[in-house]
Amino acid sequence: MAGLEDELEFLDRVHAAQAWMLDHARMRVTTGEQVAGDRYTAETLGRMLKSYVKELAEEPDGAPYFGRLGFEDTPAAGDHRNQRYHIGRRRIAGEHGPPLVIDWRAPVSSLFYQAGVGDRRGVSVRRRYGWTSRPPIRLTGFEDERLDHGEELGTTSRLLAEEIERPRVGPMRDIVATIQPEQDELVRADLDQSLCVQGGPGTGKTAVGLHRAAYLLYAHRRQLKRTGVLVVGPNPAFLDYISAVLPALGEVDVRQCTLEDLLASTPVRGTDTDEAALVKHDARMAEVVRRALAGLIGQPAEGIVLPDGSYRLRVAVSALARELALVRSEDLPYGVGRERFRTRIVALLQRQLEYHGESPNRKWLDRTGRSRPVTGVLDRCWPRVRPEELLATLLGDASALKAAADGILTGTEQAALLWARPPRSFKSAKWSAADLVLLDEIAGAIQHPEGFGHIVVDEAQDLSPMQCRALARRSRHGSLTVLGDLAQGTSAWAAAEWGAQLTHLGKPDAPVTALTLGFRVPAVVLSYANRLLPRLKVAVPAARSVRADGELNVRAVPDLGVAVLGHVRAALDQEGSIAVIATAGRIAALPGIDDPDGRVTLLPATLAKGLEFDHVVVVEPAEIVAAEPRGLHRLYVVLTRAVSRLDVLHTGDSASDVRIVPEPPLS
Ligand SMILES: Nc1ncnc2c1ncn2[C@@H]1O[C@H](COP(=O)(O)OP(=O)(O)OP(=O)(O)O)[C@@H](O)[C@H]1O
Repeated sequence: MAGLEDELEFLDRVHAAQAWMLDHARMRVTTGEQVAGDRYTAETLGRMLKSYVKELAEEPDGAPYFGRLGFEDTPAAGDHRNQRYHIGRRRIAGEHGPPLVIDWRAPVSSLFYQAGVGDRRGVSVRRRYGWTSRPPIRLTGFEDERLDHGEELGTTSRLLAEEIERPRVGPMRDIVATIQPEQDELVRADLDQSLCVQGGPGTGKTAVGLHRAAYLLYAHRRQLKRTGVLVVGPNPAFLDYISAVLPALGEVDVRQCTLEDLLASTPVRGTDTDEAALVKHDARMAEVVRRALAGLIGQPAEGIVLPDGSYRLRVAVSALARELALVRSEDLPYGVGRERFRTRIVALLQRQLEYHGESPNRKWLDRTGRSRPVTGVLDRCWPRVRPEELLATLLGDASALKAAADGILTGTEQAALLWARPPRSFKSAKWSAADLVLLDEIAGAIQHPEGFGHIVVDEAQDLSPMQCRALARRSRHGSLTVLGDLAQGTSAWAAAEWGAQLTHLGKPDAPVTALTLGFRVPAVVLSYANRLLPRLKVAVPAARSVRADGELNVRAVPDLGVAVLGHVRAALDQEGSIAVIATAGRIAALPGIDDPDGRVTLLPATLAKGLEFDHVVVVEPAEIVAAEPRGLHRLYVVLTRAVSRLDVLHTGDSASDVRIVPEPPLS
């Protein structure tokens, strides 16, 4: 291949630069240990440098760069005139001169993803490199697009196809080498820009969200180091699957968790009836909570008399009532309001002292604020309250609930909320998952929680209005990347459209962008699953696959257990991961599978969201549909997990309505 020699020579220089960077970083660890001042600085610096060294030492396992941009010798190229840049996951700098490899997130790198024949912006050639997929990593070749000659490969790039079609082994990988232009635009949107991505299965929503987090950390490192970045995913298996992407991009300071983990103020020990859960997740509960808190505030019954040295300071009951009304009208969080009321009472007392010619200092103000007469008024008129205490009162006392909920919830809804057997104290209450969301709402209405600079929320179509509000509270001063697919909504409160969901998330103006190019599921499988779309009753554009490979087998079989074993055995002859997906009951009843290499996952349909496997065996689709109210949506999720091959096994008897999965398409 012409030019390969030059490339190999360049690669040698890159390896030398990597070795130098590693030596240099190790040296800094040693000197750091000797010179760092106090112990804290030494430890922090040491930890930072050591993890940097570790990162660098691990680097040779990955391809050091994946692309190259060549600029032409014309003014259109601006500052990059006649330059060439290699682009990689990390910047690689030698001892002297400009860096050999620039970071994929650097501003000029965006042209690698964005430049096209119609808008070249000075780029003459885009080069993509191919590497062996397993260590030792070797350069296998490259592919040029001469944009200046009108060549543009788009999704027909051979290297892109190889990357997309490679078997999935282990956790999800980054896609920096092959980010598509429409994905790149989302990844590089400004930090203050909240956005919503509606994308069919496998269109890269999760990938976009993770790369956006990495990009924002690069572009706004200082700000986000202070405020933090959070990734919220639907379940631990999903988080496990995506957990390696950000560290591989050098970003280890991102919290990745489920919403339950984020809200877990106390363990979940209780359950709800479906009716109670529906009411608890309803947006109207926010108003019930607000009213319940407001109901705690009462009028002062008497004024304050505070002995202070030779004076007796007084606040009349009417003055207290006036101050209380003023603070109430400010509509502050409950806890903040209580403190504001305290400050105003102290200010009245202070004015009296000043009237006597005294000038009270900070200490006096603090002491007075904590004095018994002042805290007495506060505790009677604006009592301190714990979220657990308030919620236990609402769920345990019909009249308290009625006072807060009448006119907001119907009698039946109130009845659904009430505990059958209230605990003796709020301390022994068994909180359900939905209660945790309510406790968070109450806590947030008392005091705003600390937020994040940016939150990426995946599978956002499944969030209830109250769950959305929990995230909205944490991004009041930050931005959101909302990812989801209305067609994959399986929760009882799944969103039917994005407008209302974004309003609950506190970002009603976030633009909604659709991704429709599927990178996971082969065309034959995706068009099969898409037959379900009209029955899912959501207005979403169908995704179209970029993959022409793949296989689909829909089989009526007499014995599911035997058939599953046969199909898994055949799948084990091929490379890649395998999942058998069925209802939890069916999974438990399947015969044991001999799988010495641990390649087979037996997965209840309810846990399949967001995951992907090379070969998927779906067992008895009709059961999956019948198992839950939004079973058809669940089936849509399940049918779209396969990267290469999908087998659908059904018994075809009257109990398993095969019309749910129509005849296989002619392939
Ligand atoms: N530009 C790309 N180049 C290569 N692979 C890509 C690209 N975009 C996405 N992929 C791959 O396609 C697969 C699906 O991506 P991802 O999981 O992000 O999709 P999703 O839209 O979140 O899917 P779902 O809604 O079904 O969970 C992943 O393996 C991902 O790495």
